[in-house]
Amino acid sequence: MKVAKFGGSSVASSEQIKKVGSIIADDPDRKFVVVSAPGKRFSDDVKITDLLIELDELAGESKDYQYKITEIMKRFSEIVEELKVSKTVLDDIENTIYSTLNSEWTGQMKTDGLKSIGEDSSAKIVSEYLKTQGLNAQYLNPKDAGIIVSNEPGNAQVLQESYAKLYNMREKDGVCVIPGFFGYTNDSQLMTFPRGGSDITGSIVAAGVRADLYENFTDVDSVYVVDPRVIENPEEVTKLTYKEMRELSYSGFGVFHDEALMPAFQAEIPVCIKNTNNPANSGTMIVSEKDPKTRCVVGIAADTGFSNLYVSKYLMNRELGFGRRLLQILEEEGISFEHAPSGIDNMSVIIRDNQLNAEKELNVINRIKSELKPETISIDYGFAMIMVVGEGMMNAVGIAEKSTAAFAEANISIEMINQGSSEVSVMFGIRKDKLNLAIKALYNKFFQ
Ligand SMILES: Nc1ncnc2c1ncn2[C@@H]1O[C@H](COP(=O)(O)OP(=O)(O)O)[C@@H](O)[C@H]1O
Ligand SMILES: N[C@@H](CC(=O)OP(=O)(O)O)C(=O)O
Repeated sequence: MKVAKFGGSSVASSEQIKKVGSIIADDPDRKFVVVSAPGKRFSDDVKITDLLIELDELAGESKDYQYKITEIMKRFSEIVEELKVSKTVLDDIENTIYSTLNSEWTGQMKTDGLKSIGEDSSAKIVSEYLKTQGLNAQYLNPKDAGIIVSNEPGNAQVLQESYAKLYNMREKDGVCVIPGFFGYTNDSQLMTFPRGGSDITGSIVAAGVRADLYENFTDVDSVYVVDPRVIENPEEVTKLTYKEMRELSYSGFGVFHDEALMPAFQAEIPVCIKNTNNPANSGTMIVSEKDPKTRCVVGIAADTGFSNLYVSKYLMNRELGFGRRLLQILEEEGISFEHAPSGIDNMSVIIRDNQLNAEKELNVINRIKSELKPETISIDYGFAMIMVVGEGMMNAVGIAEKSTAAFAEANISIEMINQGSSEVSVMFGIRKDKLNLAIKALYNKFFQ
């Protein structure tokens, strides 16, 4: 039994959904199908999820939103008409939009309700389409499937009790099409996962039904060693471990959500990344154990949008609790951090820009000044982080040396290195304008 998840690019148009239909019909083991909302059909296109977020914003500001509903319904109408499925699906989608807008839900609950409509509608359309192709298919709502989540709007996490409920879904007849991206709390409140979270649903379903394989269908032939938008035709990765993939996903590989690894990992379900446009290609397998035949370094991931909070104070090393108090100030201001490399008399805290705003920044600086009395304090923007990832790399000689040589040869100054105790990655902090140059330099060093 397999779980097949189809991302936004795989359900973006009727043409793509027909490919999804063939892939499902080709293998009777594909019993559970998880779908995203229609994504981009071309680079400047807008994802349905983003249109729904815009609708929520307009409604929240009491602005005219009718044109946004028209835009959303136009996308769905095109798909439904071209697939020749019953138009009752369209009425259902429109009614769901209006009933959510007019519901008693407020704030983030309403936002989540609207955001979920993309995936929900997609699942209804795909299940209807599969029926027209002679398959015994049914739409399965996440509540009926048993996906129970924490009460964290836009950031939900699955609750353990979901898995036993999902196991019972094995008994269902035919192909079950489940919308990705959302679940329900124990008191029936709809909550979405973080953005890109349909991958998480797929993994939860795979773990719950004890699938033999979780197939994640997207628009590339495999996971590549670097982002293919930065390096043309990079090397494909045929196999990597859950740990490696989590590290790469968290650090910038947009192809698979980092939070989607844990459910599959815990239930020991192998994951395969495959291409809807080229399903015959074997794709990338994600497994528990490192294959000794694979390279030590499996990938280079990178991301921008980081700031460096730098604090220095002479004899910081002798001031008991300095680091803890600094991090506690951040915690109390609701700011999470990524890395915290330190020296004898200084400490840097790397923070994602989306964690900061002018007010929080001012509070943090004032509090650190008054509570920790540093000599220097600054927040420096415009950082990028690059991760060189590979399980077992800490036992291999020369990885850091090879990386730093690549930076030196490309004349890029390294602002920060963090190896930590992780056995899977080494992180380099550089100025963001040098990012693509740095990725190319590392790619050439490790993979050319
Ligand atoms: N290292 C990588 N390997 C493969 N794809 C990557 C990598 N880094 C970023 N990507 C991007 O991830 C995209 C697929 O993810 P996403 O857009 O979320 O797909 P989906 O619509 O299937 O959910 C690819 O088109 C590719 O541009
Ligand atoms: N549609 C949601 C969830 C998702 O997983 O989408 P995609 O498969 O297009 O990454 C989003 O855009 O966040």
